[in-house]
Amino acid sequence: MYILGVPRYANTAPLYHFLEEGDGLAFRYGVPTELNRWLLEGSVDLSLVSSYFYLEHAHQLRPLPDFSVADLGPVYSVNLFHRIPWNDLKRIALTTESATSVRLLQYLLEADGIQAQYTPAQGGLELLEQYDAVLLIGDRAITTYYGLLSIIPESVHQVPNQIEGIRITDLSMKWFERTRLPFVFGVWATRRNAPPPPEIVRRLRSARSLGLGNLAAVAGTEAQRLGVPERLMQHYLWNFRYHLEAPDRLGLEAFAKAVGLPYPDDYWDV
Ligand SMILES: C=C(O[C@@H]1C=C(C(=O)O)C=C[C@H]1O)C(=O)O
Repeated sequence: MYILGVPRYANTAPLYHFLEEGDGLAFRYGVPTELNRWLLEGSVDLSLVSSYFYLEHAHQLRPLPDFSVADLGPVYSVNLFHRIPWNDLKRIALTTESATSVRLLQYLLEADGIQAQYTPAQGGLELLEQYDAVLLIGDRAITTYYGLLSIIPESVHQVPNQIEGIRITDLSMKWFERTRLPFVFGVWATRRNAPPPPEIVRRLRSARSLGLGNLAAVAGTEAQRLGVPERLMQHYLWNFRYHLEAPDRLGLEAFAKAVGLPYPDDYWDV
């Protein structure tokens, strides 16, 4: 049985909603930090992994050439929630689900000359009683953001980034302002000694094509699962870049440079 590591996040649903288990393929669900570990250990065969984790372990891992969870500008689900201004942040609580976003946050703060203390913590906005800021990703970031919004605006230009004294800093938008590049949060990789079977890659591509072609159905399911409006979910999902195209690779290369790691530019030829 070939085991695929999948985060049960709405942002990845367009890739796996139409992917069927069976016929030699099974899913194992986890948050990105679990998937990263499982892939390296060998308890999943092909998985979405945090881009930072991949860059750190590029001598052991190799990605598919055309799969990513990336975006240009806002991502809406990698959010720093804080009451005091960005420049004054000192004590920050970090989601334990992410490898990439925590490193991105550290880079962005340091680039602005801000030295903060980071503490892994589980929870939501209640952490703001003890910390200056809390970093959330994935479904939790979306539902927390939605929980603060009293109305869903007609236009994205009206989505507030401060609500009832809580500021929402979208890390991907901050990255874009600094670099004008896309940001790659995740890639799909295998271990170097275990190339991806072409038939599995074919099934992944065909599921993605169905997912993106039927985004309303995917958004409907995910909106219901998370208890958010379909309109919000649909906008959230279409905004992602799922193909690791040339601009995304430039973004990944810039991220590697920003965090002092080599960019291997080395993908499976599949
Ligand atoms: C955009 C997101 O991307 C995820 C964030 C990751 C990380 O920070 O390590 C890893 C994989 C992505 O699926 C998100 O979860 O909101």
